[in-house]
Amino acid sequence: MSVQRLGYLGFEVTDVSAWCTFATDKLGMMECSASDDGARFRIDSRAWRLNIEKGSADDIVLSGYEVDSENALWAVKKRLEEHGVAVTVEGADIALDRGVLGLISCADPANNRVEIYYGATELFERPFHSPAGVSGFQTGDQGFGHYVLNVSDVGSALDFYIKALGFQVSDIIDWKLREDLTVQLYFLHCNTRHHTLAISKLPLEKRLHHFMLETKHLDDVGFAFDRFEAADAVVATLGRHSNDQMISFYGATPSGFAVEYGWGARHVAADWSVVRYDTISVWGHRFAAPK
Ligand SMILES: Cc1cccc(O)c1O
Ligand SMILES: [Fe+2]
Repeated sequence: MSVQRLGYLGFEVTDVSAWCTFATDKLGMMECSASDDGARFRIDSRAWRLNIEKGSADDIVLSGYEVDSENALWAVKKRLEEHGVAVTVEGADIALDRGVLGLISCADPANNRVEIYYGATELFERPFHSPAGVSGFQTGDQGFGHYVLNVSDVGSALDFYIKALGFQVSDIIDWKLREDLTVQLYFLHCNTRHHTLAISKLPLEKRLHHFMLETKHLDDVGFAFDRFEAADAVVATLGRHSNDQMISFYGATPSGFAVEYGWGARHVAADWSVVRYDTISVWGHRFAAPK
């Protein structure tokens, strides 16, 4: 039994109010709770998808993966323990905070907290409305979106996410960052989303390179690009990725890692075969530091 989809992410941020403005005005997320110590945001019918808490890290501190039933949760727990991963069965207090029926937690080899849960809260009675007019985000069986983790030991991270959590490799890109530096990006899927997680050893201080939101219409990406461009916050121009063929751009977040905003990724199918690429993009995605 493997995890089914990414349910939520958690970031620790120095400037909560900047994130509340950014998440709503720039990303088009719906704020569902906010205080000086943190906030939560929605992008669909789920009670929340992004949690931010005040702190010094300005980085990812939590990923939450979903399974479809209590039996599936215990099966994932068994698989993790068979791979030597210490698992905590979280109590009712944390499950209540997350709004889920059952929750276990562990750490990946880079000490990133990973939660696995079943029974998330759906708020169909409070429909999602984007404050920035986004038509909607691609979630459902494909989960929240994707994120790219920077790790020092790629082999042990791949072992954990593939052998213990049940991800499968979609493809690998040799990304030439500079004349003297090419890095390998490993793209992993746990459902039909081309990748929910990518892993690489990057010349980066932060654990998180970027997280990605996929919209239902291309114009949502265009409108967001205009919002980021108006704020001089475009990190990489519009482009189409080589592997998942998503059309996207990258923008700066208040925490220094990037957000990728995209549309139109292709899905992995049952007969998927792994290939490699020498480039991250077919066209575009010219990276330039925000002014
Ligand atoms: C760097 C990179 C390469 C391919 C697909 C992606 O989503 C991505 O962020
Ligand atoms: Fe991405």
